Amino acid sequence: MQQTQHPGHWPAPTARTPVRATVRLPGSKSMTNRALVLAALAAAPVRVHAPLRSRDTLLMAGALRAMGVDVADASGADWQVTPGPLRGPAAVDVGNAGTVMRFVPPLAALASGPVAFDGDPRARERPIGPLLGALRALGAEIDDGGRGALPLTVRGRGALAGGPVTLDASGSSQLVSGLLLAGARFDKGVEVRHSGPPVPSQPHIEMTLQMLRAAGARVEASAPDLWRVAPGELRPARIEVEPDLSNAAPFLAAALVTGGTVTIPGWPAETTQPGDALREIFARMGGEVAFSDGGLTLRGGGAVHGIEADLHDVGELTPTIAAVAALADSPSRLTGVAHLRRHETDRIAALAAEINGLGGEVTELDDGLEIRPRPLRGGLFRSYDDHRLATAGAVIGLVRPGVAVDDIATTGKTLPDFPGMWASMLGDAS
Ligand SMILES: O=C(O)C1=C[C@@H](OP(=O)(O)O)[C@@H](O)[C@H](O)C1
Ligand SMILES: C=C(OP(=O)(O)O)C(=O)O
Repeated sequence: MQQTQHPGHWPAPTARTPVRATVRLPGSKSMTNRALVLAALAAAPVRVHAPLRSRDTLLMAGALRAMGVDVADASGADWQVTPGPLRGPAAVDVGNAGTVMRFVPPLAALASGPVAFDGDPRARERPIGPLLGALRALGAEIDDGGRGALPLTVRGRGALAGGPVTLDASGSSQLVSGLLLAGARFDKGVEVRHSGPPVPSQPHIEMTLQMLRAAGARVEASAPDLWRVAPGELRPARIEVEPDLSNAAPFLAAALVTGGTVTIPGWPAETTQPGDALREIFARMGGEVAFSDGGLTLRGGGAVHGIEADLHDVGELTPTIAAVAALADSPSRLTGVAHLRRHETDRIAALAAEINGLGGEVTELDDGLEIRPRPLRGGLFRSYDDHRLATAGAVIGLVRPGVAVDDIATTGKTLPDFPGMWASMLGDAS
């Protein structure tokens, strides 16, 4: 394993030979946190099978427990969720989890008593204002000191009128998902209309609709930017969580950039997860992708090509794609992701700064990145407390000796043991 000159930082291991591995991924963050919310609103206990246990999902479980929901460990690392009347007073730490800060306030509006929300400093800068406006229009009382941001208190009164509401969700699809997930429990259900520039991350809205339907909700999405959830009971009984395909990105990228082979078992044949787009994106960048009984396999062909891609629908894949693009044999142009500037960090600025810090030539666009591959050198790759920046640094480090990531522990937001998984993937190759 290559060591670096940055004590205290994680020396990204270099692959001496092509990576050959099977990587079993933990559950999807997005599905786990939707499952927990739907279970908390259900009419009977719910088994959540194969959930992700990471910072974001433990924060969600903690938020629900604080409001009176029992989230208990069950056999096989499942969670058994026993809903109860939602209640305050309660305090919710959202950390830097977009799903917690946008999915839980609508539940708090249904609680009897005040629920206070705060989180990491960055969480106070992430968009939530349109959700607060929508909840007020649906009958909720919220104290946010006029900031339209965290910290805030939702003064629940045990029920919410619900009905039609319009908001601008161009900042985050989670503003829509949050209203829809709780909508079946509003007295009149909810009719959400988006008005503004296009909503990003459509697959995540589709995931919300599909999981609501599976839980027994009556859902309508027959026109663009308009979604309806009828009032009614939720009875999901059991929710299966798929492997996290967005977290497959750095592992598949490892096969691509080292000319190796990585298999991800349990890759669903059909899914709403945006990570499924990696099959096409990495094929365009030079990988050979195939399903087999063992799962999905990506075989690197040696050459890595640049790509022009609008990533509006799959924004959370951008950091890994940018890392691969920086190692390609031709330039790339990644667009449609202005909203990434208000993710865990300003991902557009951070990716440009860190790749350029290693000798790259990356230009920021308003809504993306232009990446001209240059011979990269070792050096410090800062993560900005962003799990996907940290794993992007790890990908570059596989093929450029001497890269160090400053805070690899930040990967715990969505992966409980990234360094261990990375070391196992490398095996004898490091
Ligand atoms: O609903 C979800 O689970 C998510 C939606 C997306 O958010 P944005 O629409 O804010 O990008 C995505 O980036 C995030 O990682 C997870
Ligand atoms: C944007 C992300 O997370 P969050 O759920 O905090 O928005 C992400 O995981 O890439």
